Amino acid sequence: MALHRLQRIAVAPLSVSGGAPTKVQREMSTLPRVYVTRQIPPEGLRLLHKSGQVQLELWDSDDVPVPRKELLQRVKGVDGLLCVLTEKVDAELLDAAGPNLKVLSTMSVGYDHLNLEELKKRGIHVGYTPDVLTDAVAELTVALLLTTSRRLIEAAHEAKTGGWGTWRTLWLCGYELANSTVGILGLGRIGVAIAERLAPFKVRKFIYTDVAPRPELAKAINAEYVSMDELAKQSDFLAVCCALTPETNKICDRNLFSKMKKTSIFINTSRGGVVNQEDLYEALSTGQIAAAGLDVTVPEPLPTNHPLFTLKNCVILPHIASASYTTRNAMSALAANNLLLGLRGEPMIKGLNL
Ligand SMILES: O=CC(=O)O
Repeated sequence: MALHRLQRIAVAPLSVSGGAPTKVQREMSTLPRVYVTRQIPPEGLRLLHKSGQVQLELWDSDDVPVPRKELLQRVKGVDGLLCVLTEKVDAELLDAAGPNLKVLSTMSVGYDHLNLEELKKRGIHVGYTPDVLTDAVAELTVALLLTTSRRLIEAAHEAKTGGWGTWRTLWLCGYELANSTVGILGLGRIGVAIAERLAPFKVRKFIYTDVAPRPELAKAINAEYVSMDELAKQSDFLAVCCALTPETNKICDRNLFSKMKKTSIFINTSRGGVVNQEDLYEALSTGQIAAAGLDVTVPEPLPTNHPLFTLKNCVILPHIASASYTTRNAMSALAANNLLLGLRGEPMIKGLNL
């Protein structure tokens, strides 16, 4: 178990002699209290420090998330909370924090870990970190798509372990993007950024589905709006880019996979919850679809004995889509700025309209 990971920052040392508090201590004690649930990248921490605006408490680890029990203790009476996607922000946590809590800032674009209804009920302002991660996520999605469709993990393994015999005509063949149809499930900024990167690979056609057509976004990539059925039927590559909501929960299921081509590739860099993993396993193991690349699963981490790990045609990454130094620092800075603005009662740079 980790050492004691709570670090207090910017709190004036308490007088050990029991004397009257110093001026600094009096000032510090009137500053809003903020709890940060993770050792976030340095940009964000620097901004919080530098602001002189908050009393900061930090779960000083990136390797081990703050245990729930500890979190429930630490949030008591805080004015602001900065969290990451591993923290479930629900009624229990908000009750534990109490009525002082005015601002919640999550260092993530996804917010399915937040109970928005409970946050709204309590009048808590919520910030998140879209846009700054779009490029990194799109890049990783393209990397995962190519890794999966051209069987790079299998190929590298064969090369390293002696499977590489003579050059063979059909050995390790995969599927190419040229002349393909790429389908996007949930067209937003990230879907557009993925399509922009894939277009130079000579994709023939982009199609997408969403709750309604999104003509402005679609125009940028010349994408055609189709039904979910058509998306499944036509896509050679299907990239899932939608948010996880009650409506999209397990939306990629047996029904969808059964309509896809046997040669098609399924890629998910959104949230594991949008996929019915048992159905995906069946589709992959019976050859209903050719392969899948997943950056997200349920649960995370996916246990190493999970059946999906036994499949050669399934590439699984540990939720790293936004993991570039630049992007993670930008996310931490945006999360810090959202928090500081919210605490000052000013509009956040990226706030959710609850
Ligand atoms: O998955 C990552 C995020 O939501 O930022």
